[in-house]
Amino acid sequence: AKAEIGLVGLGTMGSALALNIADKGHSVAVWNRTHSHTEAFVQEAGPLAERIVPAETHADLVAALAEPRAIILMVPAGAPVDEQIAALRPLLGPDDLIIDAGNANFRDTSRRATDSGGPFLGIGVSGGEEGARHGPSIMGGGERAYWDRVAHILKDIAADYEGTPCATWMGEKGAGHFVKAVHNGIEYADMQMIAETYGILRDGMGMGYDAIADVFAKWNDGPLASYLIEISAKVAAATDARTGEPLLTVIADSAGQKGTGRWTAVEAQHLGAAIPAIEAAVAARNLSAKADMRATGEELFGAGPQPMGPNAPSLDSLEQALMAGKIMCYAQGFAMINAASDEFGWALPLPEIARVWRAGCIIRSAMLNDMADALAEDPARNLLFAPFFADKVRAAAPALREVVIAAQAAGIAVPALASGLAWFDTVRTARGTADMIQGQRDFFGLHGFVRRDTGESGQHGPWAS
Ligand SMILES: O=C(O)[C@H](O)[C@@H](O)[C@H](O)[C@H](O)COP(=O)(O)O
Repeated sequence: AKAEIGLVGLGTMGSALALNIADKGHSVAVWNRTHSHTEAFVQEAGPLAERIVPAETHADLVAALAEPRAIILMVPAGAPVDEQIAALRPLLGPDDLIIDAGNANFRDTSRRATDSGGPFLGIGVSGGEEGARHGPSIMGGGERAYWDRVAHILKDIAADYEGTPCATWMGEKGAGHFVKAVHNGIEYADMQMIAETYGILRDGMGMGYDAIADVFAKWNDGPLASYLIEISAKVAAATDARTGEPLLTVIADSAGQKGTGRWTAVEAQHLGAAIPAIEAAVAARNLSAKADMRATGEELFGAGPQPMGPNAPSLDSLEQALMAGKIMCYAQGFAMINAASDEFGWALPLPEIARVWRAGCIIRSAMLNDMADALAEDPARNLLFAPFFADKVRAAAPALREVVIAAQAAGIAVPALASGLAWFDTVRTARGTADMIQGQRDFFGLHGFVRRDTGESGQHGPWAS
C-alpha cells in the first residue's frame, strides 16, 4: 500500500515527527539529503519501521505516496524550504500538497502559499524533540481545504489536552507560522523572566543551585505550574558529568537564538503593537552574546549584582512577581495577535490559540486554560482587563514592583520584569506624557497635535506663527 504522507528532513524534529506519525498508526514515506541517515533511522525505528517507507530520491518519495499526495518539510527555515519545493514540485501533481512544518518566517509562508506552484500549508510545530515525538502543539496556516485534508493525521499526532487535540487551523497563508512566532516571542519573555528570577535567587539572595531547583520545583505545584518552570528546576538541579559541578556553573551565559523572537519583535513594530517584555527578552539575548563587552563593563563600573541582604524579597513575592510578569507578556502577545488579525484580515481565533497552547508546546502552562476562557468572553479585550486576570494582577503587581525595585537597587538586571511593570504602569495611566512628545515634535518639525479639549487635529504651538 502507498504511504499516507511524506516527510522530508530527518533531523531532530523531523525524525521525531516521523516516528510519532508511525506510532499513531499512519504510514509515512521519508527522505533525507543523506540517505545513509534514512537507512539508520529506519533501523532504529524498531516495530514502527513497518509503517515507514525509506525513499532514496525525491522521485522515490513521490512514487511511494497515495494520491493526492501530502509531504511535510522539516528543514531549516529560508532557502532550504524553497530548495525542497523546487525539487519536489516538478514531480508532483496539481493537487499534491506541500506542508512546511519548520520555523518559517510567516512572510515567506504567505509568499509560498501563492507562488510555490501548488497547494501549500505552513504549520507551526511546538514542543521540541519530545513534543514532536509524543505530541506537539500544531498551528496551521493556508487554505482551509488543504488543512482539512491532513487534519486527521495532525490531530492524531498532536498533544492532547483533556481529550482535545492541540492542532488547530489558524487562518490563511502565513497565519500558522505567525502564531508560532508569537508563541516563541512569549517563550523568550517567559524564559527571560525565569532567568531574571534565577539571577535574584543566585546573586541577590546567595542561594545555591539545589536550593534554587527546590524553589522552581515548588513553584511548579502552584499557579506558575508550566513546562518552563518544570525544566528550570531540572536545569538548576543538574550536575555536569565531566566535573560533577552544578551544570549552570559550566554553561556559558551567552544565549543563542534562531530568529523567531527577533521576527516577532520586528513585526510588532510594523503592527504598532507594544510587546516590551518580548523585546526586552530579545535584547537580553543580544547583550548576553556580548561577553567581552560585559567583562569590560564590569571592569569599568564594578560588578553589577550585589547581595540584597535584608531588602531581599520573600519567595512568595518572587512567585507573585513572576506570575504578574508572565500574565503581562501573554497579554502583550495576544494583543499583538489581535493587531495582526486586523492588519492581515485573518480573524485569528484567540481562544483557540490559547487552547492549542495548553499542551505539547514549550509555553504550556496551567494558566492557558484560564486565558482561553477569558479570551472566549471577549477576544478583542486586552487579556489584562479580563476580570479573572485583572484580579490576579491587582493582587500580584505590588510584589512585581517590590521585586523590580529591590533588584534594581542591588544592580541586578531584570529587563523583562521591569518592562512588564512599566507596561502595566503605562496601560493604567489615562493621562500620560506623550503630550510632551507631541509638543517637541511640533516644535522641531511642525508635525502638529490634537487638542485634548476639542479633538481638533493638525494643531500647532505658538512657535508656528
Ligand atoms: O516551540 C518550540 O518547540 C521551540 O520554540 C522551537 O521552535 C525551537 O526550539 C526554537 O528554535 C527555539 O527558538 P530559539 O532557538 O530562537 O531559542
